[in-house]
Amino acid sequence: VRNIILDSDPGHDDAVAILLALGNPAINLLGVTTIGGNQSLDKVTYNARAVLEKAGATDIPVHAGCDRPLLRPLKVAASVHGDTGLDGVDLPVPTRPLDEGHAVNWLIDTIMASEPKSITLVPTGPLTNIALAVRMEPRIVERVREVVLMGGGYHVGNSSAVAEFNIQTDPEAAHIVFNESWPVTMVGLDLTHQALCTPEVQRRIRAASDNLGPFVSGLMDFFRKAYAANQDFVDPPVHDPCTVAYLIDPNVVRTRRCPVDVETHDGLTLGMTVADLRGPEPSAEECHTQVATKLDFDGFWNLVEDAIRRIDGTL
Ligand SMILES: Nc1ccc([C@@H]2N[C@H](CO)[C@@H](O)[C@H]2O)cc1
Ligand SMILES: [Ca+2]
Repeated sequence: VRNIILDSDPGHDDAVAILLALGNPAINLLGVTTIGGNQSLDKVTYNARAVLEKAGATDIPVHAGCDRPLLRPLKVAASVHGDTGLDGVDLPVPTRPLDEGHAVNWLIDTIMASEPKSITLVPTGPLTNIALAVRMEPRIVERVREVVLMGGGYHVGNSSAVAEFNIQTDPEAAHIVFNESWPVTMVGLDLTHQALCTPEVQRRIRAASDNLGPFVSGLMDFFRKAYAANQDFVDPPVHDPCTVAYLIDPNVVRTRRCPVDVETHDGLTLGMTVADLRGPEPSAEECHTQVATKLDFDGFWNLVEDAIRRIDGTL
């Protein structure tokens, strides 16, 4: 079983990542930490708690993290996630109080108290919390098993022609995370734009159960409209759960090892993740970063449907 911490900014696809983590027996979700990104910190933190409530997972701790990037102002993605950050569904009122203490302190304490290499970090939002944790306690770098993050892209951008939202929101934090020695798997837009929620997929998800099936379908209805209006997609790409799917079954996501670094200079390429795909693929000893390239579409959506059924008891 893979112990993970989800650092997220729910967000429609972050919500699906939380459900996939809850519903698959290969994953043990130790906790959720939140970061300002898709919407303000308060909104994404409420959303994380509400999604866990909806899934009956009130045993999972939620700690709020940073409300803005290290240096830059926060620009939320309200056009895609709506004013609440999770528009399109009715959310249950969370019964579990927000857990005390800053997410960065909880991340450090949890990692330092764990067996070495027993925890995997899964960031699906801007990387501010992770960067601060590394600067406060550098020893987490060798203690964490690996970092599998949704962000970046080697040939694709969304917040600009060449940059992805999570990275471009806090490029300095991303630069820190990519340049520490821990293993980093970048699940970027090249991969996640393959994870489209087609009408056929949405029908399967909706029919999977009576609680989460319609809930996720409602999220996808909003996401589809927002993506069609703002990014000219026919079907919305569901980015964040691709990280969890890779941890459940590495065969669902093909990867290529290569050097990756982040552009932090202002201008045309700010926030770009530059992957050097030239030449032969380096070994893990030579290179600590890899990028996700090819998704097994059916395998991915089968995992999502399976998780929904398992949580709602309709497997
Ligand atoms: N247009 C848009 C902006 C931000 C996101 C969020 N950022 C990442 C994709 O860029 C995902 O983590 C998702 O939650 C998705 C779409
Ligand atoms: Ca996200």
